[in-house]
Amino acid sequence: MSLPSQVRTDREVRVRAPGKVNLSLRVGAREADGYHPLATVFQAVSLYEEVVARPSTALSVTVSGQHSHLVPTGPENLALAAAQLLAARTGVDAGVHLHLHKAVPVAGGMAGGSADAAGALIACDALWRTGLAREELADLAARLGSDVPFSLAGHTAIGTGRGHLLTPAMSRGEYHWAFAVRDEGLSTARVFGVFDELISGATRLEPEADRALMQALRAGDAPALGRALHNDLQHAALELAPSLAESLAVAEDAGALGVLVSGSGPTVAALARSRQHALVVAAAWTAAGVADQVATAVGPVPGARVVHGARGGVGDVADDSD
Ligand SMILES: C[C@](O)(CO)[C@H](O)COP(=O)(O)OP(=O)(O)OC[C@H]1O[C@@H](n2ccc(N)nc2=O)[C@H](O)[C@@H]1O
Ligand SMILES: Nc1ncnc2c1ncn2[C@@H]1O[C@H](COP(=O)(O)OP(=O)(O)OP(=O)(O)O)[C@@H](O)[C@H]1O
Repeated sequence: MSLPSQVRTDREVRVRAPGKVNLSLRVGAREADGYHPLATVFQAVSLYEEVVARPSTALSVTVSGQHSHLVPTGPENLALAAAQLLAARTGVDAGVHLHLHKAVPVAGGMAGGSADAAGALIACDALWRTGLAREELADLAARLGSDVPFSLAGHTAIGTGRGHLLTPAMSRGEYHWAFAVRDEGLSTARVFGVFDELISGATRLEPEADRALMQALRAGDAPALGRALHNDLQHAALELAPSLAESLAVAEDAGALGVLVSGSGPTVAALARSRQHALVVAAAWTAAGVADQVATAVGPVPGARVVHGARGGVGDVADDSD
């Protein structure tokens, strides 16, 4: 494969991309395209996927970290799909080897695959010096998956459409989370399918429903945020994985300000009073034997960005303090 002379591929680029929790996830009835209209509030949290891009003559991916054996390494891998889409969009005739180090649970409802895709877009854009604007990258991101634009954007945002149309939202302060992770993931498509059966077509989105939640975020009021957390997919996730009810109950008993299934599940997210309290909730899950793994994190944090290898490139160079 020959490289155009303007494409320099002599570097390694390292990108970090966050997982997410849907503070609120409201779901309308399935539309003709097979997708559900959403009104959601995303918060990016400090569980990070690392994406390392190195020059190569072909497109390939390797994976390490939590549950990495469950991640496909063929063309269906979302990070590879992202590299391929960027190359096609920009006419770059170059390869890349991507290495993904996973910390976001696989098929856990926290957008790990989407974070890999967003990370790969940023990494390849920097490696290949394709110099796409953020808006162009966001357009590519939306083609890869509904959650990918938010993985690029990070922080706090309202998502509409399939979840891919984003409006940044104001949020004050730092929120502390504990996560109960299951070894066995849930298929997002399946959870939406069970949602359809449960509502049998009778639902509509209520745009005003998250007023208290937005107010809590603006005020930096964690207890009020805890009371306002909401997930329309929770019943469907519980149908498929009834034992999640125990994880929810254990976190409530441990004094969580709010607790819900994250996105399409099965990860359970508990909002804690402090970093210390998040560790207490996580320890309660471990002691009760209702999680295969536990994690703690803070949010909001920035979206996918370069941490090494492309100063002056497209992605911001991350400040390691966040
Ligand atoms: C549950 C959420 O994580 C909430 O943020 C997202 O809606 C899912 O986002 P995602 O995993 O990026 O989803 P996609 O890869 O776009 O779609 C996977 C499958 O989920 C279902 N899906 C997804 C998004 C949406 N608004 N409606 C849907 O019905 C569709 O069956 C689709 O085939
Ligand atoms: N790079 C990737 N990392 C993880 N999963 C991937 C990747 N590429 C493709 N997949 C496939 O996507 C499926 C969903 O993975 P992912 O970890 O993104 O789930 P999720 O967090 O539930 O997604 P979301 O929250 O966006 O609905 C996996 O079961 C896997 O088969």
